[in-house]
Amino acid sequence: MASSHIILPKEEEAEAEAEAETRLGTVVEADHDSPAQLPLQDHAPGKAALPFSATCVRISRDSYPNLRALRNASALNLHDDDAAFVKLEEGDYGYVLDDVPHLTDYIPDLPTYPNPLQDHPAYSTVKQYFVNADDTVPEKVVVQKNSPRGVHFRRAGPRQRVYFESEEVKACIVTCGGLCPGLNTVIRELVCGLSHMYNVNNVFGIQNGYKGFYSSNYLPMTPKSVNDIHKRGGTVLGTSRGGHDTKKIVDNIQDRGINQVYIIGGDGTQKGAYEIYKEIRRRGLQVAVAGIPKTIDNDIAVIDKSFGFDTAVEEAQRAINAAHVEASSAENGIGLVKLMGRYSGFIAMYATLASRDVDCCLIPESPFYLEGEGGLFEYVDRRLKENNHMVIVVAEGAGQDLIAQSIPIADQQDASGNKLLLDVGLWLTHKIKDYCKSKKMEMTIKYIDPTYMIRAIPSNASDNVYCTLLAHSAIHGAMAGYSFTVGMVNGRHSYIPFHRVTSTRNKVRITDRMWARLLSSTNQPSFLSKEDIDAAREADKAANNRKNGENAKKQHASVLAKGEK
Ligand SMILES: Nc1ncnc2c1ncn2[C@@H]1O[C@H](COP(=O)(O)OP(=O)(O)OP(=O)(O)O)[C@@H](O)[C@H]1O
Ligand SMILES: O=P(O)(O)OC[C@H]1O[C@](O)(CO)[C@@H](O)[C@@H]1O
Ligand SMILES: [Mg+2]
Repeated sequence: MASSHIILPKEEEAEAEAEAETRLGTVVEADHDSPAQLPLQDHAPGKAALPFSATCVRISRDSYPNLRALRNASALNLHDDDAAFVKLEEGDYGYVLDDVPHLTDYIPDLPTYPNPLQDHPAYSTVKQYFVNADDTVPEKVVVQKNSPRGVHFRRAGPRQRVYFESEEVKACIVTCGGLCPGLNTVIRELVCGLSHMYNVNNVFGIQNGYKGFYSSNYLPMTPKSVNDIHKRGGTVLGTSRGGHDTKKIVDNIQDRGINQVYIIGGDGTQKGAYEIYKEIRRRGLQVAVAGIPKTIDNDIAVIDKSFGFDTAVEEAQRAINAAHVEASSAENGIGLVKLMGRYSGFIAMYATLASRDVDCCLIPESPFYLEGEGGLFEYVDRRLKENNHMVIVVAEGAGQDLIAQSIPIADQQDASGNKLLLDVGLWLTHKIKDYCKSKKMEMTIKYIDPTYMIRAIPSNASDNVYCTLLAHSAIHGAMAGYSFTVGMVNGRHSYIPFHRVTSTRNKVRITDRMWARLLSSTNQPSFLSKEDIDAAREADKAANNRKNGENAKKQHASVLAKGEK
């Protein structure tokens, strides 16, 4: 008879508490100790035993209606191509492992080697340094008494056995897309980590993004050549948009004998990494592909936050401070700051919350309007009367529909196919000036555009540590034969399947408490009617259902692939 309670084994409770503590800090390396009472195991990938002890009260899997739904659903839209690469493992109590691909999925009987870290003087003293092969990280940590254990990802970290001999490794590193603080730190730590931890000394830099795979020389990189690069902004390898030609890229990987590919970039780059992985697999090559997500927009799904984000938010404070000084030193002074954020307003939201000098924050996720009751002009009027000055922060992707109404311009795209945005800061400056003029109101407005300044700087101390850990986690995973995007999930470094980070985008939810905190800190109007709020809630619900549905389809595909149906 199925019980309705899930009882966590003691070690899991302790682990959950430790995880909660870890999350309170900024970035703390996940300790790589396995649960003390479990002997170190060395399962072959794909044969993972379930990380659950017999002390639990057993519950029938069928007692979870959503799991039944997961198994039965088949009509949902998962790209056929993706379904073939999805690896879902179902366990007790509603546990699902959304696993990453491994070399042994398509190359059987590969030899393994002891991890060289075992003999490393620095690491050999660490108690249980290797992660348990069965360790996984939950996607959601807030659960209810009767909720299923939910989706998990493979925990990042060094394995006891690796699938490459150090002297055979030929690794390459590429950076793609826009700049972000910390790129050079990740490059440095990949080169140094490969050399210092795994004695890998054949590392090459691909120049100027994806096209560099087939159009430029590969740069040999050594710990000496990258020693100081983390102190500089940008990327020493160069970067670009466009130019992703899967066939040409994989031809070059194959011809040059590269067997580990480290790809640093945003959502577009991770999509490119996934295409490269699929082609490598089609050709049956023994090559591991490790994606390291990069974007100051913080719009990559699943992960807690992307590297460089904190640095960018910190740098944005300088622009906001300047705007505040200028505004407060004038009569009816307005300081307007534009920050990056194409589709996601995280930088604007966090910079506003951190500053406390901002009176209004406009982001792409929260539509606003200018005229009439509850509009921006009315608020500007009120704020100037109350306080004599005000500061507005606007994310670059905000208000694009409004601008398009007043300046009809044909859509333009960059080389990667991203829509080129119109300058909302400049547009808003003119609109506010015109409004004040029509009201015969004396005012001064200073428009500050620090967009490139906040991403072209070196990473701060905390991002530097985060970059280091991401690079190390990527190396451990590639050496262990996995292909993945690495990222921090609920404070733990994890290996996430490519399809999970490329299928959706992380956005500010205006129905979440964080946006409410922002509204209460600025006192700005929400620009939303009750109908808008209901619509936003419905959209959130639909997005969640879609996500569950996609999981169901993947689960079904995975079961079919294993012939377990
Ligand atoms: N769907 C895709 N398939 C294959 N490659 C892609 C895809 N989308 C983008 N790319 C490639 O990925 C690289 C980077 O993409 P993009 O310019 O969109 O930046 P990004 O990685 O999203 O970073 P960011 O947006 O943070 O600047 C480009 O070389 C582009 O050609
Ligand atoms: O001008 P670039 O280099 O194309 O980059 C601009 C874009 O890059 C990002 O920083 C990251 O996607 C966006 O916020 C911005 O729109
Ligand atoms: Mg992008």
